Amino acid sequence: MASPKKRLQGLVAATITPMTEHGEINFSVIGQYVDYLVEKQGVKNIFVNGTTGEGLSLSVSERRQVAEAWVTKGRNKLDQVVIHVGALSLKESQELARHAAEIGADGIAVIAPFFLKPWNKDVLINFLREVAAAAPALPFYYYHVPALTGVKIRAEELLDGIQEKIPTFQGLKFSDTDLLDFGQCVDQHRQRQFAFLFGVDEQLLSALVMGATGAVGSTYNYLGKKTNQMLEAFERKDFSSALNCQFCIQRFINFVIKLGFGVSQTKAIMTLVSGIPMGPPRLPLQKASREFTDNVKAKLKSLDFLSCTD
Ligand SMILES: CC(=O)N[C@H](C=O)[C@@H](O)[C@H](O)[C@H](O)CO
Ligand SMILES: CC(=O)C(=O)O
Repeated sequence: MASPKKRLQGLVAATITPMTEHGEINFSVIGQYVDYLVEKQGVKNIFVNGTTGEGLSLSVSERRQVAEAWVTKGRNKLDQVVIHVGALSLKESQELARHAAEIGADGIAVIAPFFLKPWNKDVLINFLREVAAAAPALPFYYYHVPALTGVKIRAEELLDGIQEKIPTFQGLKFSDTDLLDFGQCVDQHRQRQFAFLFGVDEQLLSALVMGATGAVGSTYNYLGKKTNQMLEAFERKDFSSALNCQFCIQRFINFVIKLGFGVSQTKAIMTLVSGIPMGPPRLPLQKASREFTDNVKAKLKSLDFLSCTD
């Protein structure tokens, strides 16, 4: 059984993997990065080696080293460190799951294999179960991201009876805009202590209404503080302030989406906002353009984003 650790809640930053200009992992800034999240953004949970961390573009050895660096640097500072261990090879995924347990991570997450795909719920569960079983003491999260994996099995369907198959199942990271599916996941499992983590940052407020218990996202690296204000307003039922916060966040995200937004751009924005060099992404991604960075710089200034207080 998974340890009855306190439920993962609140904001979870999907960490970027910092790289040098030569494309190697820049471990030297991870300590600073932890401090920045905790002190400047009020974010105390992280999700490592996911989409934003270019987890699937790293070698297994790199993934192990990155996981270890975050766990080590986060010790006594972060609440929870969840490691994404999904891979196309079940063996690799199991190796990473075992490794996450060895280094003392707080949980593991897995996406659906996306090249040779599971064609129905039972097959996907079989794969997830084998990974989860490699780390029987760690909470297990399913990372639902159909737009990227191409695996469209609805989360609601997947969750039906999942705890009988995967006893360590502890929650869902839901990166999709289908709020019917998300709402039904919450509705059908309310009595269980699952974490329902929403992954579309620009729509988080709607998911909170639908019962989200937390959120995992790329923008919490630099909009954590603002998003925490929204969570607090929601908590005290001040919905008009919460909406103001969400709109403020949407204005920024909408702006960058129109310029072309992805992991490369996240790296550039985080470098700008935090002052910590995130470096370029790894191929097949390409570095964000100078024009993008200049535009974002101007926008941040005009939104007065970092000091936006409503
Ligand atoms: C596909 C993807 O990377 N989604 C991220 C996490 O789930 C989000 O944090 C988005 O980056 C964010 O919602 C902006 O669209
Ligand atoms: C956003 C997110 O959760 C990820 O980067 O995996």
